[in-house]
Amino acid sequence: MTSVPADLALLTTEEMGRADRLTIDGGIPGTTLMENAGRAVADAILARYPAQATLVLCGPGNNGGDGWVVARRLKQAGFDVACSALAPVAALRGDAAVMAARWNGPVLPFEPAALDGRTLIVDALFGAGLARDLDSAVLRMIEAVGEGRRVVAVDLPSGVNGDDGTIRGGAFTADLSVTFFRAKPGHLLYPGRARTGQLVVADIGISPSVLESIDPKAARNGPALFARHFPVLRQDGHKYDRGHTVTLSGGALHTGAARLAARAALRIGSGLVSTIGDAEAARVIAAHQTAVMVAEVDGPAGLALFLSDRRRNAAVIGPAAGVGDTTFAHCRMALAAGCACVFDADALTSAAGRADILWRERTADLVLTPHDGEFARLFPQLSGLPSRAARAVAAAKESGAVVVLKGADCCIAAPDGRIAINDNAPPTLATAGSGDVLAGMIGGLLAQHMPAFEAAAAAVWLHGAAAEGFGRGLIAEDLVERLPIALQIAENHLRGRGQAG
Ligand SMILES: NC(=O)C1=CN([C@@H]2O[C@H](COP(=O)(O)OP(=O)(O)OC[C@H]3O[C@@H](n4cnc5c(N)ncnc54)[C@H](O)[C@@H]3O)[C@@H](O)[C@H]2O)[C@@H](O)CC1
Ligand SMILES: Nc1ncnc2c1ncn2[C@@H]1O[C@H](COP(=O)(O)OP(=O)(O)O)[C@@H](O)[C@H]1O
Ligand SMILES: [K+]
Repeated sequence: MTSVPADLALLTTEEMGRADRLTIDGGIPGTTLMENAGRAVADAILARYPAQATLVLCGPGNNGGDGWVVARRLKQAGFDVACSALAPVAALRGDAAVMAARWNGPVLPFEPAALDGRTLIVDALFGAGLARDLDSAVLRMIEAVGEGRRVVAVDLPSGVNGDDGTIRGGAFTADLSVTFFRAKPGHLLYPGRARTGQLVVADIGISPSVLESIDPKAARNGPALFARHFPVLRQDGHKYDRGHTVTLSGGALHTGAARLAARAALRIGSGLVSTIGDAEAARVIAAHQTAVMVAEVDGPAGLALFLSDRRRNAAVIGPAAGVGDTTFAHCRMALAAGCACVFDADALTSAAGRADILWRERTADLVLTPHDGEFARLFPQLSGLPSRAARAVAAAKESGAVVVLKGADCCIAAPDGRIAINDNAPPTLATAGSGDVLAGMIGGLLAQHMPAFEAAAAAVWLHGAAAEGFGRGLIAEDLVERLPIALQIAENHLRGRGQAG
């Protein structure tokens, strides 16, 4: 068993190097892997684009080695192909030298003039071995390629750091990237994701069994990541089996966020849901809610009393709660009550500068759902880390909580180092209240006893699935009403893979 499902694993460049070495040590020659890699790229091109004048840019390492194979295969398929090598061909070593020697077409100087008349560019300059910023010769080539030509990247667009999606000085913008065995975090994390284009993951003969010893910690988020832990509906079950989620409202003029979270918790399957607030807020909430229960709860002491009923086993605190000592005290009371907690929005801002108190007082599962601004306030000392993924993992380790760093490439990190990177969320999710819905969904899954990392991953994926296909005009309320569709999509997804139930 690996820490993350083998199918969804994402490999760092170092882990991918280990996968290659284990395979070669197991008896498959490096040249076979390289042939398979180059053929996979050529096949992906042949499946998509008509024959056209093509330039393959070959780098000094094995990424370049793949490039020579792509050139040969495309030429065999009838393309007019030339190569352009960054390093002298005579200086190539190992498998790359073998493949360069098998190329019997033109090799042009590495200059923008090589692009003349060529409409398809294969970028085989650097992949997993990118070790420093691109130099000026490569940057000039990227600029000369411009936007009028189609770029296909071998493994990664050169310049994208495979480990974290950062850009080293500059990078190609590919229409298509063909990577091997498993994708890398840099394919899914921005800005690398925007440079990757369509991503194809090709089988080149590396056995998934190598993952056992590599034990990757990163995964692409998807139903297979959380299916095993998703709440099962028992035929003879009743609502009390499915937990009771409590969402805490702001004042009378700020009840909407907690109401959205509550309805999302109910839709995701929490057996009971209550929205609570002070006397004035409770009356506003009562005018809106039907299936969601309402209770008047005054201040931190009232919250402590309300949560002392252990059947109320999950709390969502923060959406439109107001920033300050009262919200911070509400967080502490919820932790003290021992229920699973989601701290979102104002709860996170209220904890800035004193969050260590919460980390010390955490007794049960805790999920934090900051966007970048809230994250910077809560974890200022981590802002220097190079990527959102690295920041999320460091914050989870520091807090002992599961951290959902929201955004287009939402990162879900666990204190044990696991991280899921989400890629199904459309930009229509950037709308007021969509974060409140997400917090409620996580709360509703925690109430149903789902472990925190899987609950957060499931909620993020279902949130994306609920928005997908709706198009413009999506508002947070729509997300809640589309949750049954999203749940159905997840179920179909698993059934298609033979993993239902
Ligand atoms: N046997 C294997 O290990 C396999 C590797 N494969 C390919 O091999 C690639 C990795 O190969 P390598 O580890 O040789 O690494 P790369 O070919 O990605 O790059 C390493 C080379 O580029 C140079 N370099 C790095 N950054 C540079 C920069 N900014 N400017 C100028 N030069 C720079 C290094 O000095 C080294 O010569 C993968 O991305 C994949 O395309 C595939 O062929 C599958 C099998
Ligand atoms: N460009 C985007 N693409 C996909 N998802 C996004 C994008 N921008 C934001 N999101 C998602 O939308 C939600 C917004 O949450 P948040 O910032 O808390 O908004 P609010 O406070 O208005 O509810 C998060 O789940 C986030 O991951
Ligand atoms: K490349």
